[in-house]
Amino acid sequence: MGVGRRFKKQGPPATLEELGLNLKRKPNSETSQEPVKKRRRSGETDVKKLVRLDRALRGDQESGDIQESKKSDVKKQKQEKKLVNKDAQITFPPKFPFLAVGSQDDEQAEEVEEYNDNDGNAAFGVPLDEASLSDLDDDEIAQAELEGGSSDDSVFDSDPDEQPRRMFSEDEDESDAEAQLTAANIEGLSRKLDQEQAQVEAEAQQELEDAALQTNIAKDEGVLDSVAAQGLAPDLAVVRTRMTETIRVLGNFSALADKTKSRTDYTEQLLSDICTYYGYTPYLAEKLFALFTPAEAFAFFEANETPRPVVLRTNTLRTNRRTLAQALINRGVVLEPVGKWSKVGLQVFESPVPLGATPEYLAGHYILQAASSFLPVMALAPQPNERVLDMAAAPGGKTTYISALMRNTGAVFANDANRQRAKGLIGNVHRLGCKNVVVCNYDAQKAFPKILGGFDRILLDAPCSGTGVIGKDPSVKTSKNERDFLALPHMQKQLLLAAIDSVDHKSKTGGYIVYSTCSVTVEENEGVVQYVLRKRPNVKIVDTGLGNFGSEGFKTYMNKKFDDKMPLTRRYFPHRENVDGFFVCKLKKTGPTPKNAGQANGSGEAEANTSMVNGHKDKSDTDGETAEDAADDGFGGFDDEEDQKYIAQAEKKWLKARGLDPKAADRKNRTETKDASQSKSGSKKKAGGKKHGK
Ligand SMILES: C[S@@+](CC[C@H](N)C(=O)[O-])C[C@H]1O[C@@H](n2cnc3c(N)ncnc32)[C@H](O)[C@@H]1O
Repeated sequence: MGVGRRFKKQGPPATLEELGLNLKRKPNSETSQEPVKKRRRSGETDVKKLVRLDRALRGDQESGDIQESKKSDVKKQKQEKKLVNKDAQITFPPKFPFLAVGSQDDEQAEEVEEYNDNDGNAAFGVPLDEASLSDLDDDEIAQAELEGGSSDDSVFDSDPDEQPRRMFSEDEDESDAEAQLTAANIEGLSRKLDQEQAQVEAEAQQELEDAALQTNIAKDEGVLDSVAAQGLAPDLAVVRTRMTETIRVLGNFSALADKTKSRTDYTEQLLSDICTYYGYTPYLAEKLFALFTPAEAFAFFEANETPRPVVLRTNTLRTNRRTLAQALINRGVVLEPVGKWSKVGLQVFESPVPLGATPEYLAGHYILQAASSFLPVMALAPQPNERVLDMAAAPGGKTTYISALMRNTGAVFANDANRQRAKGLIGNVHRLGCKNVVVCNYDAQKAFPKILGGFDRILLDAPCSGTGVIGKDPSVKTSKNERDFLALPHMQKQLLLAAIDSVDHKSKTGGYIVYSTCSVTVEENEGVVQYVLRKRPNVKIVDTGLGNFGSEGFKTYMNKKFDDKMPLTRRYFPHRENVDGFFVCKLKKTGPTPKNAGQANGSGEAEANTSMVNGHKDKSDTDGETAEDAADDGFGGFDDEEDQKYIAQAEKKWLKARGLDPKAADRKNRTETKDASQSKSGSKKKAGGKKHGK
């Protein structure tokens, strides 16, 4: 029976104090000489008294005459009982009948059931002990005796002779056995003890091995042995030292490696230690590790342990950076410009006031925003009087920046599929004084360009795995699995195709799409861009205009070569730029989407509707990813099944060179071949490539 129902029905149960009992344990020095068995037997007797007392308190009393005669007997024994009570611990039988005994009607019986937990213990949360009873008022004890007599055995077995050993702990049993040690049984007892000892040790070892399995440190037998010997959990200092040592060896393998170990052995040990030390799942640790050299991977994981600096963006619709900085300095805030790359960012080192509640904040003079979130908007470079779409906009950090750069002119359509988040977006739009923003609440995959199209620029700050913001949200370490890294890129591709199809390639001032994520994985970044380049030959990668800040996008990955212009995309990392991990790609739409571009997801209808709703949209701009596309969404260029063998070989070589398990490629290829054949069997259309994500 749940607590909720109980409380609703009759309120919380009365405490024992409310029933007149003091639950505090009293010093028991005077009874310390009592024999153990006797004390326990007394304890049982006194539980019954407590039960009787409860009855008494409930008014279930015998006649006055009988009470009087029993009272006098009880009073004679009272002093002796008090001594016993103080030291004994009560053992409750199943379904402690504290209330049941005294309850005569059904409802009270039900109450008792509710107050007992599933194990039959009284669910008051306060352990009753013998000392409670010692605090009973004399009359209450007498009353309890009167009420219960000795006839309550059916409810609470108090016969100490029938079940004496149940009252003793195993330790006590042992002491008894030892006390009876004789020459005749010494050998048998000693053998028994040896067996028990061996069992305890075996269990301890098993526990250690289970723990080691969970933390993946079983590989280093030396450490495991020493941990086992000491009976300790893995020592993180040891794990850290071993990580740095492994990285040192991997950095100069031929000179430093133990000749009996391969690079794969070292890499596996390092990955295992990363999981143990930083708390990543093996799957994600390996995925992120593969982006860097071992030494840089270590720096990346290390940087993810701390959040990035607090940064605020000046809202130039309301103030300028110098004025804002001065106002905040006057409040004791220690800050400085975020870097030469931004004219509006201020990095905060210290603040005696909550930055989300200053008068300047409330007046919309700034917004707290991660520095890397400025970058996609800077790349988008919206111009005054343009028509701009922020496709996944909530809570509006980027929308409000776009609006400010446009000086509150033109129109910014700020869309988000999540209604609640869209409300937060509205709040920011109002606070920051953005008057050129229209907030919408659509699933962008379905709505654009079907409902609206013909934009001068579109920002797609896509929903992503968040592997760039682990410092802010460490739950990513364990919450993202293989499924996410299939589903998210699929959605990102759909959204980016929709974005491309919603831009007006004839725009006089624009025709740009910026794609960004706060993830660092290739599947969600270069992989997505490569896919849309193949599906939409009418777009090309252009320079983001972000200068040298950040790093180039990957030219190749896992033996796949990306578009020649992929290095024009920008990557940002916590350990390199001390900003959240981010990816920014700028695309220019050069013409209408060709008629033979893939069409799905009701795109024919979308095309028809769009031409009615606005005159901007390219007639042919429709698409969606088919099931075949999904199987075909690799990084491009592998059309023939006969290439599989060569691809697998190349992949193995690549993995081996990085010290990763080449067998992983076998497993993956088997799965992909199966997926691809399933998808091909469901479609007549020839695949343009093969999925080849990591
Ligand atoms: C990375 S967040 C956007 C952050 C935002 N650009 C900013 O700077 O404040 C991604 C957003 O995409 C939204 N989203 C997810 N799926 C969507 C979809 N199919 N259509 C539109 N928005 C979507 C989520 O609700 C989430 O708010």
